Amino acid sequence: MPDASLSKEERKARKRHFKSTKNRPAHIDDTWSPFRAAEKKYKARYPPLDLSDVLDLSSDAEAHDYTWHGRPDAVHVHDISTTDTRIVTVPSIPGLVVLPSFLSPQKQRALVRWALRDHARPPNETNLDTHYVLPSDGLWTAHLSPSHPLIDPRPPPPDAEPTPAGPRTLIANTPATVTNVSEIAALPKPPTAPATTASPASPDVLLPRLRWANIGWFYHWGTKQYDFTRGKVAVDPRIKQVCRQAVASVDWSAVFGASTMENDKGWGDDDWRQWGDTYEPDAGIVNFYQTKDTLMAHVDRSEVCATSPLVSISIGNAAIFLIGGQTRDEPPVPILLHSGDVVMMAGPYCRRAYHGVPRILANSLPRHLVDGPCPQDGNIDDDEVEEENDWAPYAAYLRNARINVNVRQVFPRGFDPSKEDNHTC
Ligand SMILES: O=C(O)CCC(=O)C(=O)O
Ligand SMILES: [Fe+2]
Repeated sequence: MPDASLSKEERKARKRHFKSTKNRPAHIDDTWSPFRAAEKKYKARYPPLDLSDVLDLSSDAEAHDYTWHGRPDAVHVHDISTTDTRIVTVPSIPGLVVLPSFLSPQKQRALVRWALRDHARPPNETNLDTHYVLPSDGLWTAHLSPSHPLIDPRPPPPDAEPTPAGPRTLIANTPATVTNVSEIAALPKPPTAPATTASPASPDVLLPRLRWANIGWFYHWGTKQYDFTRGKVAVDPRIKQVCRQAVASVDWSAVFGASTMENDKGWGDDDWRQWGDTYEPDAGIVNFYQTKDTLMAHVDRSEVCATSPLVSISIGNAAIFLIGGQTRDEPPVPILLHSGDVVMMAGPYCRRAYHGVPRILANSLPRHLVDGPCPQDGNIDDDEVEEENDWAPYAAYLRNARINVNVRQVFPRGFDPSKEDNHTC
């Protein structure tokens, strides 16, 4: 019986839902961990999403004109804003800091240009490099080129491992520490074999398949460890600056000073008092999501410095971000992340907290990222001046996409992986 209150899309999703759950054993959901249950809930296209228990920190003034809204009081938060910056912590997850709308519309546009045009190209690695010989000036430039050059598949190198192709696979790895870093560095890190089925493809076909681009130290997906033997590409000063600004804007004693959770003890040298001056991002990833994509629960534990802030910048369509505890058995907090929001995960508890992105919300691109001139905020630096009339292809890409710039500090400041007498982080 068709339900007139549902849209055509929702009716289709309901049909798919009933078909896929028809043979599911009764009470299977009782066996899911609380994190898995939350992932399932937010990922499901049916029933229609209920965001009433999702923390939404967007203020009325910047209320988005899309239909997705959570609630500012869905989760207990603590406001530690300064006169310049809105800053919120979530006391149930010590070390989690959210800076809603930290980036101006101009800065968001600048980061999109940086991610697609300047960064997703050699010498930085992308998920597509395993399978295709991408042009040296990058996929984005090829996409804009009127000649639409075909991109050839990569022939397999002789020592490649037959690892399945696809997006990020999540495997268990050993947490990196100052004592095991040389052992981890010595692990063999063979290249992944290209897919044998790839055929020449146009940039327009490959662009929606761009899933990540590496920042800084190279990451080896097969072992989920950094490959220090490949050296490091310098982190772009624009990215460093945004991350440092975010870290320096927070009074970290307000984050950690009042913390009572047992497992956030063990600060050792209280390094957090200096983060404003010492934060030195040296690795990371740009995640490119299409609205159908998700990122499963995981912990980023390959960094030797397991306490310094991981800075995570959201641009484009909004997403539901889940962050829980040290196991999947802790129920996660759901947070609606809008374009321009910055999340920081800092300290021993939060840096080891499971987190993931079960849903990108369709049709949630803010007005300032749609085609047309960027609304000005009256406070523009020279390097943010709008590049004339170049926005249309970026807007077209973003219609179904979200970009996340995820930056970390692998080594504590002053740590040299080749020396033995390093201080610890
Ligand atoms: O997309 C996000 O918001 C989170 C990405 C993330 O957790 C990661 O890259 O490790
Ligand atoms: Fe992560």
